[in-house]
Amino acid sequence: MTASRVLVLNSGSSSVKYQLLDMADASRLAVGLVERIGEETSRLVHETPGGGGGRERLGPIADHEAALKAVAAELAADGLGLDSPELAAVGHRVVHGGTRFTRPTVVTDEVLAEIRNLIPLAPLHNPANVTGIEVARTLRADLPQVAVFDTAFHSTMPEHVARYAIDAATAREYAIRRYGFHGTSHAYVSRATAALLGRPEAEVNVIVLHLGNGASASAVRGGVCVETSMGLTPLEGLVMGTRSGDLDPAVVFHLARVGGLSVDEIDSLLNKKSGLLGMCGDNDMREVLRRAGEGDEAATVAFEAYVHRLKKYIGAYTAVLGRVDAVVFTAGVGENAHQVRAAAVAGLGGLGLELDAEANGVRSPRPRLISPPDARVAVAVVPTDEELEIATQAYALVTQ
Ligand SMILES: Nc1ncnc2c1ncn2[C@@H]1O[C@H](COP(=O)(O)OP(=O)(O)O)[C@@H](O)[C@H]1O
Ligand SMILES: CC(=O)OP(=O)(O)O
Ligand SMILES: [Mg+2]
Repeated sequence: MTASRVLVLNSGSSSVKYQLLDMADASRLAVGLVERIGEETSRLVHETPGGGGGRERLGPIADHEAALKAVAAELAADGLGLDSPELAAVGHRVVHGGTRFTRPTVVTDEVLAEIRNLIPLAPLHNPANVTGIEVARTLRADLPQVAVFDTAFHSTMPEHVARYAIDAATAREYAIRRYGFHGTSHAYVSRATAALLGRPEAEVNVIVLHLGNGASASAVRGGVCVETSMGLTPLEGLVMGTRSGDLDPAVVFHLARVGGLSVDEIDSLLNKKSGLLGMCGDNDMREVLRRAGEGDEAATVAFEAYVHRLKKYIGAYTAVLGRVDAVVFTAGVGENAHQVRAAAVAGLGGLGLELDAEANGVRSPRPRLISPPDARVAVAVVPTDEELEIATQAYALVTQ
């Protein structure tokens, strides 16, 4: 029997998403989520799409280690545990790979130490990724653990795009440059968009808008990333659920000098208490839309700020690419919020962007066009699948 299964762990700051896939036919054997880790109201949802029904467990899960052990126990209860001889690898989403990791990488002690060294550049994400690797290694020492990096797809950005216009020696000393994130999603979605258009990836220029809790835009020319909105850390760029995105760096000096805030307080303010949450008190776009629909002013301004930032990036990346074949929406907000899509594209007829309002209103889990057939630039919704992409890359590495 050849081992053809890959377990994918996507550990976020307060959640773990996981999937067990059989790469022989890309089928899903188990899919689950642990959310609100560290709170009293933690919740684990575990499903086996092939049958057997789902399970939900409520109650406090203290930290990522406990969450991952709970996930392993759920899998074991279905006979799908880490001890299975059919398992070929565990694929881990690792958010920050620095300049070193631009390919999927089998985790050794030395690789793990390097991922740990990158924690200051992704303090909300890399610690959870490290814990995921450690727990999986403890449970099954002989199994290849493969790290797949969010930053990897963006490593092709030209030097002048990746650099900040700051003192070159300082930038070099502190590894300050634009790395970009959500790369597995941008890679998967840009490729799937070319397939949706029925054209070779190498011929297609795409702007991908990954709008989840974290949100980022990328410009992809012929399958190669040439620009993305996140930078040194996942804070730059679009307005997000709890992150500010772009701002004048002098805001930080002002808060420190005039407001007396510490660096950690400002970090927390911009990463965890800004974005939609900071502007209107809700970080979930569903809630923002509901309130804006009722005329709530703070929610309306937050929505408009979110959309305005999107328009700026669509315009900027149209200029970067020169010719755009498709603008594509993905992730929780991009796939579900037709109001965000409509507002982001509204008024961009001059750039060749138009929506088919009826198509935009349709709810579907499938990739689809939401622009009229004769539009100069296609507008599309393409559901992302970071887990499948991570599994594909990890499996290719261990079977090559
Ligand atoms: N039906 C919906 N309408 C609007 N927004 C939605 C809808 N469903 C999910 N979302 C948004 O998607 C976000 C989560 O997206 P997701 O891609 O799962 O994020 P992450 O992977 O960063 O946790 C939620 O915060 C929510 O705002
Ligand atoms: C890098 C990043 O922002 O990830 P997420 O959207 O999962 O928080
Ligand atoms: Mg995500």
